[in-house]
Amino acid sequence: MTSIDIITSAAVVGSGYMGGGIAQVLAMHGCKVALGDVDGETAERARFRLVEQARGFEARGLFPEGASEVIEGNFAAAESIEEAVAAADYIAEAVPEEPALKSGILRRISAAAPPTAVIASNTSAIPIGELALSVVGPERFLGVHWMNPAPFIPGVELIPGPHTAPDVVDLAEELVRSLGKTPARVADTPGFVANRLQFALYKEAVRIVDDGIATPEQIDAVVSNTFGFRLALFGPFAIGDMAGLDVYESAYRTLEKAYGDRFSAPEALTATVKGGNLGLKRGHGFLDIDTPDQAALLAYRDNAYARLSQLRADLGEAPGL
Ligand SMILES: NC(=O)C1=CN([C@@H]2O[C@H](COP(=O)(O)OP(=O)(O)OC[C@H]3O[C@@H](n4cnc5c(N)ncnc54)[C@H](O)[C@@H]3O)[C@@H](O)[C@H]2O)C=CC1
Ligand SMILES: O=C(O)[C@@H](O)C(=O)[C@H](O)[C@@H](O)CO
Repeated sequence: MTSIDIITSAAVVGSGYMGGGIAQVLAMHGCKVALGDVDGETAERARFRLVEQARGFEARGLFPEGASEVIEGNFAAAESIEEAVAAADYIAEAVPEEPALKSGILRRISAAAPPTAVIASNTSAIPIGELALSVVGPERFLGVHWMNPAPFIPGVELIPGPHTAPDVVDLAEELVRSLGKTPARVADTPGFVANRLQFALYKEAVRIVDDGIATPEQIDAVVSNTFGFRLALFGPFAIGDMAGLDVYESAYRTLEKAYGDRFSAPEALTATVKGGNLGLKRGHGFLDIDTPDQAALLAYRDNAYARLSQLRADLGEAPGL
């Protein structure tokens, strides 16, 4: 099903870094997109910038041929937020991550939008239930958390709030999939899943710098060439099940001795290992990987890692890093 079978007109409020990318993806897939921002002049500047950027992406083969023309034809800069959302079926809110600002903008959006319009916040971490307090018709409001940069990162978190209607989540999921993205439904907790994990890692990385153990450059090199490399293809539980959970538990014992409770082994891990379940090694792990599939999974893994290494070699070093 194409995007325009699901929604025909959209609005993006906050046409900056994320909102701009979301708008490009919606427009590229055939949706009419009204760009809203602080005022009409800012929205028009955003429209111009985003069309020019799309032309560059197309010229570099990052957008399909003809995409920038489709985007230009589907974009309109609105004079106000109210004008942007007035005829929208789907509204993406992407103003700065300031709770009070978001609440005020969501109040304006939901007061001016058609009563059946779906309203989606791109918040990075604010609970949807908190933002929903400002939304007229919270049953049509949810979090749809795109990742930076929106046109090129496949994963999008879908976060229903306490009042979000199930069919609204279904529609958002169908829309995100029709846009070529990979939706994941997650619970409405601060930071959801992506940022709770991402920011836990980041805080530990800063701590390693503060402790004088490694520089930011060294940490980036280690992460991007070791477990970060693997995470491009597999999640942490698949990686752990392939590695052997007994190894994980042993490592946690060493880390706990050095760093205390914050590195104690998770109880669920200890229980799994105690039960003789080590992942692919023996029994099962956190994932139910079918035994017949294990050899095929490992063959896929090794091929994928080898191909990813080749891709990285072809891409060369990131300039400036
Ligand atoms: N930058 C990132 O890496 C990511 C950001 N996010 C989230 O997306 C949202 C937007 O972030 P960015 O795009 O980075 O911000 P940004 O600063 O690039 O864009 C914000 C846009 O909102 C507009 N704006 C500000 N006040 C406004 C108002 N009163 N009325 C209408 N428009 C207003 C600004 O003019 C700007 O165009 C935030 O909630 C952020 O946490 C989510 C994923 C990644
Ligand atoms: O990394 C991303 O794109 C998202 O998880 C985010 O929400 C950003 O990290 C944002 O929180 C800060 O850039």
